Amino acid sequence: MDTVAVDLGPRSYEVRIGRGLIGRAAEEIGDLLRRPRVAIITDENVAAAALAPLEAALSAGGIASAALVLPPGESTKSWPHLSRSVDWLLEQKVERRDVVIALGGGVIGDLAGFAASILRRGVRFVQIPTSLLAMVDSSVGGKTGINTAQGKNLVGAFHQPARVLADIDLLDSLPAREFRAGYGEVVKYGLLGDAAFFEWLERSGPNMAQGALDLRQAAVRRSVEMKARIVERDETEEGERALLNLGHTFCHALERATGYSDRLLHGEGVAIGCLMAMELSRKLGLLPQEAPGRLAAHLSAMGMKASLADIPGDLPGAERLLDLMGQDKKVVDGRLRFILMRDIGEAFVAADVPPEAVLEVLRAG
Ligand SMILES: NC(=O)c1ccc[n+]([C@@H]2O[C@H](COP(=O)([O-])OP(=O)(O)OC[C@H]3O[C@@H](n4cnc5c(N)ncnc54)[C@H](O)[C@@H]3O)[C@@H](O)[C@H]2O)c1
Ligand SMILES: O=C(O)C(=O)C[C@@H](O)[C@H](O)[C@H](O)COP(=O)(O)O
Ligand SMILES: [Zn+2]
Repeated sequence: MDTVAVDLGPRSYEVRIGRGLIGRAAEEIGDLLRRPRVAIITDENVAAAALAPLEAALSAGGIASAALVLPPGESTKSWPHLSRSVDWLLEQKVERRDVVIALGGGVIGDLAGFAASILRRGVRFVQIPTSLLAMVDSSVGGKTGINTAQGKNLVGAFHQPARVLADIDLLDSLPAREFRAGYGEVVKYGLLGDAAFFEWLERSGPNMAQGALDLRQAAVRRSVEMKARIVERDETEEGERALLNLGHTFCHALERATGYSDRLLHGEGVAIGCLMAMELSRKLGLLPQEAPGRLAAHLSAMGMKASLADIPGDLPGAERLLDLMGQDKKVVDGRLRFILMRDIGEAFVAADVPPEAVLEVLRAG
């Protein structure tokens, strides 16, 4: 097992990454519990794959559990399901010293984490990420929240988990499309801050997608290490943490434009958004000419979406997409900020990007 410590003073926690963690759940979280009961929030797909083994492991360790099983998909990250989750936690008489478990992908982690953050003004929660995306990104760092009609993640809170258990075996049941989407966030780390990791991904990505467990665990560990170090330096995104948003200004506008539907998964949008951010950087004369082609070639080798043309159905025009970006949380004084790149592994925050250059990138697709 690998352990990555996230050092945030009183909010510090461990991310434990390995095989068989679900079967040892009682031992892995027992020390956090003040009484032997937990409330689990999950979705239907994850419940089918992982809820029974988790409940059995907890029960074998003398820990009682109750579970709320929500519909799968991005539209669950919404006011109605937040309200339902909080009401259910109250019905279960979850107390301030209890622990809520988020068992699922990023949708469940963001929703259950937000519910925990507002329940009785804040109860602790444990992330048990079950998708690649959740293992490498959403379970770590404490961003929780929901989408609204106006845009992505617009209501939420910073609420750090008390522990994260990333059981690599859970990826066996993850659909291939979801694995590739999660890989979009993995590639992001190489692009934003570690060229050697990107090169390793170019060599290892296809075998990882085929199921190589050691490669999967190594990718999760490196991603979590990178995210943990950034979050430790800038927990609430005053500065450097915005680098983790590489590709997301494009991605979030596209997710909103596709109605948070399965036309475009978040991680797919991140991969497309990273390529667009690279095109934008190249267009502005900041990034070597050949760099975007290198990412495009890797995404193609991984069988991933790489352009707007790969998104099924109609999309709004470039002007409308630019307009949707206006709700991005990186906006300052009404002006967009983008994460741009000087090279693979070297991203930075740019405040003065000409909208015309963004429109050109969007028009080129
Ligand atoms: N908080 C953060 O820092 C952060 C970071 C990145 C992404 N996110 C958010 O995460 C969400 C995307 O997360 P996601 O890609 O995990 O999506 P998701 O939670 O919808 O999970 C993907 C799909 O896979 C299924 N699934 C998950 N694990 C499974 C398993 N082990 N076996 C079988 N099926 C399984 C789910 O039911 C779902 O249908 C987005 O809302 C995004 O905004 C948040
Ligand atoms: O942890 C972060 O910080 C991130 O930006 C990680 C992103 O991958 C993630 O999608 C996050 O939810 C985006 O946050 P937002 O503040 O742009 O909504
Ligand atoms: Zn993301």
